[in-house]
Amino acid sequence: MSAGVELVASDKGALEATLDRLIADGVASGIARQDSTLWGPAAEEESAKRLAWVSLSSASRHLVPEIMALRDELRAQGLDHVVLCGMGGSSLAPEVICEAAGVDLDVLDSSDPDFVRTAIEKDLARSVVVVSSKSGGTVETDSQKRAWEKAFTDARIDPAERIVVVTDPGSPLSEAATAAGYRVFHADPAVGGRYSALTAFGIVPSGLAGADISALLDEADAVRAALETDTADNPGLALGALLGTAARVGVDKMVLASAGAPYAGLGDWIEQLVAESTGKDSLGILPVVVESTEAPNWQPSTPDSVLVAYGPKAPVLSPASGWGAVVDGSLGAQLLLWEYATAIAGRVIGINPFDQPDVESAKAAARAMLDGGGAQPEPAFVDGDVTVYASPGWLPEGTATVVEAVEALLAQLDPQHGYVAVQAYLDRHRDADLAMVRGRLAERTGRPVTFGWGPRFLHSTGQYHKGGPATGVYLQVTGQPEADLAVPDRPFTFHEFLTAQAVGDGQVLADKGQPVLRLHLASTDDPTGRLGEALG
Ligand SMILES: O=P(O)(O)OC[C@H]1O[C@H](O)[C@H](O)[C@@H](O)[C@@H]1O
Repeated sequence: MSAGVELVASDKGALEATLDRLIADGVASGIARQDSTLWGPAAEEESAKRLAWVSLSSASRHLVPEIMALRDELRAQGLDHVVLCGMGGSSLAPEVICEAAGVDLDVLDSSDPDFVRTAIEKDLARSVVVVSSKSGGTVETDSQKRAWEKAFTDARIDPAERIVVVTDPGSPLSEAATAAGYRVFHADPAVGGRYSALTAFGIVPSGLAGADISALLDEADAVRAALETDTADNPGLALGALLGTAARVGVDKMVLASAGAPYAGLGDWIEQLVAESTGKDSLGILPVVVESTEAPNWQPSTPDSVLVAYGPKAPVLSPASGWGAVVDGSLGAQLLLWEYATAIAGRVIGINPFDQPDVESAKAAARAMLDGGGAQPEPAFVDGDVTVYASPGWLPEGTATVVEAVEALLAQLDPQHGYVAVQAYLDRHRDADLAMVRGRLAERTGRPVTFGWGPRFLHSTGQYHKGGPATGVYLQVTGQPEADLAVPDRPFTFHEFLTAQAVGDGQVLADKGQPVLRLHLASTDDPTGRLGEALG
């Protein structure tokens, strides 16, 4: 076996009772047999078409020679700069697979015009672009594809020589790509997006970028037998039991840190898997990805947190709540282990881990905004070059500065269960420093603080924020780009789309009664410095 889990639980009796029940019910072996009844009758229809991930370590093998041959062909033509256009489950796994392999993959998972333009202008002559979308209907991915097609055509390069598509058979993207003469890889439709790491979605971009995808499948294969066994030493069963049991007693935040893992970005992949799988029906586990096991929220932690470290340098676990885990193993093993653990935690919590019922609401609100049907928000006030918007009902009258508005938002935090979500709709490379406000706000509030880049997080923690427990307060940051960019043959620009996404998501959260504050910067020059006083 090449993955291990060490656990601490303040209520050992409850954890053991959960484990005993899962073993008696044959849950691990049932998942391996793709038994769709394990999550109750309401989840059965969805589960029946979402469980093929259990055997991908063998089922995806046939793709490897074709991917390797394409990589060699592209390299022979000098095409060695691999870009991936895709959101959520279509980009988070290849991002961490390439990080672990030490190979470059340029992940374009944004509708920020500066971010998109920079990716296109970086090295057009050597770029090969993988466009990945399971549904084939995600607007970000479609917009990025259009921008690349235009850039190639303008440079007199045939897009069919440069664009590779990964999608489900029969999707609108599959049809359009086939008609355009693009190379198309089909993924297994019986695997949901966030469980698709070992399908074509994970291994096509990673393999083209130079990762050893055959070794990755071997790593997952090596842990498979252990994960399929109904015993207490099954690491997936143990981790799922711990997370599910803790959530049931109100310890429902999972603070995640790398402990010397050569794939620190695994936290972002786990974040999507756990948040989107469990955050629904006002229940769920909130993943809080932190910078290290020394960062605020880990030290000090809060009583409603399970501390989880992944990687070989196991810290001594002494969480305030007494719940924690250290997960070690190769990357391929961790991917499969976490999929089992999440599906098992879902059963313990009592939700369907394979749907995402609240993601669509933000998309619909953004569409309405772009169509001119959504109400345009009125600013609460302007402070210097920051325009401030607030959802109704919580901002005290007379608030006139950004500092006061942030203070008022944080005053809304529930001291026992609350969390802060910072959501930055900016260029995550150029503005990377802004992420440091997470730690500062965690220190200041003593509560869990998440940081997400929009629209990336909408396809990850977005489901939890709208479908999970209503305990969050939301701080959105938007800005005026250096230059806007048209989305070819669409009636909106990238900046209009990005703004509609922020406003639409904020509106859905506000409609649920959650406090939302949006700080809109007149320029994106040094957002960290300019918001420093308010957020520090
Ligand atoms: O792969 P796509 O169909 O483009 O979907 C990308 C993402 O879209 C939505 O946000 C889903 O909730 C995610 O689970 C999915 O990963």
